[in-house]
Amino acid sequence: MAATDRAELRAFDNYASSHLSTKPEHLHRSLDKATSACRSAGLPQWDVNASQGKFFMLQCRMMRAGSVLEIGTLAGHGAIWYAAANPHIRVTTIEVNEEFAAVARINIANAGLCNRVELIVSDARAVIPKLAADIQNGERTRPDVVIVDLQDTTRIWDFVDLSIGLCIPGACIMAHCALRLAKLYATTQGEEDTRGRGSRDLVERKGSDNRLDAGLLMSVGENNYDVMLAVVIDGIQDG
Ligand SMILES: C[S@@+](CC[C@H](N)C(=O)[O-])C[C@H]1O[C@@H](n2cnc3c(N)ncnc32)[C@H](O)[C@@H]1O
Repeated sequence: MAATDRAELRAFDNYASSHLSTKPEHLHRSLDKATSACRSAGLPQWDVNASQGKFFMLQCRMMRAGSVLEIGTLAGHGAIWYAAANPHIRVTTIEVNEEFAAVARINIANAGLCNRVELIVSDARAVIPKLAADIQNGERTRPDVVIVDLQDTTRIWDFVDLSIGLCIPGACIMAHCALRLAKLYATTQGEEDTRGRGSRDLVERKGSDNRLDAGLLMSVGENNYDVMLAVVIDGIQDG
């Protein structure tokens, strides 16, 4: 995408969020502070922007979610957004990188959310089976919403697949940034190969999985081309 196109899209995102994502003020103060901390610490700029964060928050609210699982915390922007969906919602967020998690922990504390946002620092592939055991033991509730937000889409299906076992029927799994459509996004042949393969794997394995129903939403904005796959775990019997 040309730099001028990107600047125009950023201006559009800023215009929209300056009208649509302004309240409550304390939420936006916390998010702005989180962004400053993220930039000062030199973290990669993979954080969700205001339009995406607001969309996820509204999704949690529409689902009347009591419990949200996020895979890929970075600096905690998403977790802060989901926690704003309602005052009782609980968020579990998993981050593999200790340096990123240290920034997220401070951002979550600054937002006053330590009692509702649990940050687990480890590889999600190791954590999810432990969450499943906690659920079995009655120590944890099943998530109604899962957000898979990983910068590397190579094995994205594995995370969606693992999450399905945790969820309530009718839960929604959103695989955000999951599908960098190879030809649109790839900058190198190697990247096209691995990302493209991961993306196709997700779409095709979902497509042949009778437990799920899914839709694909493409967007373009501040974060370049983005794609989101919303997967609903089928809780409705046919007929
Ligand atoms: C796109 S960023 C997440 C952005 C974040 N959700 C937000 O709201 O701003 C992806 C994050 O996933 C983390 N990650 C990558 N692989 C992971 C894994 N196997 N388990 C847990 N976290 C992982 C990365 O370290 C990175 O911080």
